[in-house]
Amino acid sequence: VTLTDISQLKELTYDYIIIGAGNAGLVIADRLTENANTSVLVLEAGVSDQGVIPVMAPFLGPSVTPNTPYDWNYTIIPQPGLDGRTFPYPRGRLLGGCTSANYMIHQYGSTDDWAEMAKITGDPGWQWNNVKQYIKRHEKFVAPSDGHNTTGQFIPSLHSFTGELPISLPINNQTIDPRVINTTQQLPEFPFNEDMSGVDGSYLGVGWVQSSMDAGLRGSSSSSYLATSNDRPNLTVMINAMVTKLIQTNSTPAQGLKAFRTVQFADARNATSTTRFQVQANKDIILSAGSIGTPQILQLSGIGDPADLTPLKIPVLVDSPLVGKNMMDHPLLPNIWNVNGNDSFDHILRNANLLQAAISQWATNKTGFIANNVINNFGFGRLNASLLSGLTDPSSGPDSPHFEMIFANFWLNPNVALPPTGSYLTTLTALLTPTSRGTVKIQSTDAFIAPLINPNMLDTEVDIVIMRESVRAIKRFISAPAWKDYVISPFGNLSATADADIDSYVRQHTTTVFHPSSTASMTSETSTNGVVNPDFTVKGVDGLRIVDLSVFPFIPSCHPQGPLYLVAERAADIIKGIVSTR
Ligand SMILES: Cc1cc2nc3c(=O)[nH]c(=O)nc-3n(C[C@H](O)[C@H](O)[C@H](O)COP(=O)(O)OP(=O)(O)OC[C@H]3O[C@@H](n4cnc5c(N)ncnc54)[C@H](O)[C@@H]3O)c2cc1C
Repeated sequence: VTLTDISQLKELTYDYIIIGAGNAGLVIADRLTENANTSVLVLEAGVSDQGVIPVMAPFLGPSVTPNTPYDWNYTIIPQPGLDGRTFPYPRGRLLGGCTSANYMIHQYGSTDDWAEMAKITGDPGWQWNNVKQYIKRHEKFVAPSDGHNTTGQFIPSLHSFTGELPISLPINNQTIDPRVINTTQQLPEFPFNEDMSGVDGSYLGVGWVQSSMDAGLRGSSSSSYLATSNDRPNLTVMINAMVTKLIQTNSTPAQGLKAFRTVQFADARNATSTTRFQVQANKDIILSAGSIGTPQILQLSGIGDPADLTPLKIPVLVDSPLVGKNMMDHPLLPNIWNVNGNDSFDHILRNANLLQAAISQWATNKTGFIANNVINNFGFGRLNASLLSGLTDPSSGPDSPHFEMIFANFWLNPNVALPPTGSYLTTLTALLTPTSRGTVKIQSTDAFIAPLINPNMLDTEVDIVIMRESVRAIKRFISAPAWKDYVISPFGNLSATADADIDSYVRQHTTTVFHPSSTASMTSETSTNGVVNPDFTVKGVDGLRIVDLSVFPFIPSCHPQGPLYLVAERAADIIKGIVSTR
C-alpha cells in the first residue's frame, strides 16, 4: 500500500526500513516482502509517478528533469575541468527514483567490469558468470509495439522473457537508423554488434538500443517491482517522507559496533517545519537514497569524514572518511551537426501544435514517435593503445569500452535550447572510464539544504585524452558515405581539429549523462578504504546497509541502471541470507 501522509502510518516498527523508493530501493522492497512474515516500510521524499504523462511517455523522458517537481533540482559547483561552468544535476524525486526520470537505456556492463568488482570486493560472487543468473528474474523482454521483425537486432537466447522489468527494442521510426547501420558496413572501425546489452560479455561496436519500456510506456522500478508488490499487506510505502537523519540506538551492539536502527523523517512538503517523526527497524535500515542522498543522510547522522562533520558541529559517531568521496560520473558531450531536409524531429519539437498532436496520438493509442525512446542506436569503442602511450589504460579490460557514441535524430543538448531554425543530428560522446574523482558534502545540518555536489569532471589528463579522441572517432563515423547526402557541416566549434582546439571545445560543452556513483563504495571486508562491506553492511556500524549506485566501487562502463538492478537483486538474496558473500 502507498501512503501519502504520516497520519496514515499505523505501525512505527518494521523488520526493514528502506530509505528511497528508487531504482534499488523498490527491488529490495519487492524481494523482501515475498516472505509474508517480513514487514517493510519504504520512505520516499518525492511524489507519486502515477498518471504523470512525461514520466509515462518514453520520448518525453528528457522533460521530466531538470527544474520540475519530479527532480531534486540540484546544481553542481563550478567545475575547473569544464572552464568553471556549472549546470543542473538531475535526480528523480518520485516513486521509481531515477528510473522514472531517466532515458531508459538498458545494459548490463562488461565481463571485465564485473571481474574488477569481484577483485576489489574480494567477493567472487560478482563475477559475470554468477551475476548473470539474476537476468532471469529481472528482465522481461517484450516485442516492440510496432510489431516489426527484430531478427538481427538482439539475440533472443541471451534474454529472459519472464522477469519484472519490461525491456524492448526501438520502434523503427528514426530516419537516421539506416545510416547508422550502413556505417557499420562501410567502416570496419565500427562493427555491428547484434546484442548491445552485454549479456554475452561485450557491447563493443554499434547496434540497437534496448530500453526499459513496453507498448509505448516507460518501465520503471515503480511500474514493475512496486506494481508487483504494492498490494502485499506486509509492504508499506510512504511518499512525501523526507529522511532527515538516522539515530544511533545502540540497543543491539554486535562486536562493539554502533547500532543505527531508528530513522528520523519530516514531511517533505514542508521544508520549514521543525516537526520530526521516528520509525524503528527490528532488523536493518537499508539506505537506497542514491549517490547524492545516501552520503548526505550518512553525514547528517554523524557517519562520515570528521573534516566534513566537525565544522558543522555534527558529532562524529562513526569515523568513515570515504563517505561522499570517490564520486564518479560519465561526462557527456553533445556533438551537433547541421543536416539537410526536415527529417529530424526538430521542426516538430519547436512547433507546439505538431508536438501536441503527437502527444495526443500517443495518449489515444500509444503510437507515433512519442511512444518510442529518444535514441534508437548507439555504439561503444576503445582507443588504440598508441593514443594512450605514457598513460595507464583506465578500462577494466579489453572487452570494456573507453567511450560511447549515441545517435539522436534531433538537437539533444541538455543544457542548450533548440535554436529557432535548422535541422540537426546529435552524436553524443561519453567518457566511460573516468579517472577523475569528486565529492558530495553537506553544507548544513538541515536535510532540506542540498549538499555541495562536485563531480570534478575532466580533472585528469587521460580523461581529456579520451574525450578528445571520442570527438575524432565520431567525426570518422560521420565521414562514412552513409551520411554524405544528409550531414551539411559540424555545428559550432565541433569543426576544431588540433588537440588544443578540440580540448577547449570539450571543456566548453561537456555536461553529464546523469550517472553519479561510488560515493559510498564497497570494498573487501578487511579494507578500510571504503564505506560498505560485500554484504552491503556499513563498515563500523550495526543495523545499517546501503544498496544503490553509491556502493559501486567504480562506475560501470555502460548505462548503470541494468547493473544496479542486478546488484539489487543479489543484495536482496544476501540480506535474506540465501547467498553468502564469501
Ligand atoms: C535524466 C537521467 C537520465 C538517465 N538515463 C539513464 C539511462 O538511459 N540508462 C541508465 O542505465 N541510467 C540512466 N540514468 C541513471 C540511472 O537512472 C541512475 O543511475 C540509477 O537509477 C540510480 O539508482 P539509485 O537506486 O542509486 O538511486 P535513485 O533511483 O535516484 O533512488 C533514490 C531514491 O531515494 C529518494 N531519496 C533521496 N534522498 C532521500 C531522503 N532524504 N529521504 C527520502 N527519500 C530520499 C529519491 O527521491 C529517490 O527516489 C539516468 C539518470 C537521470 C537522472
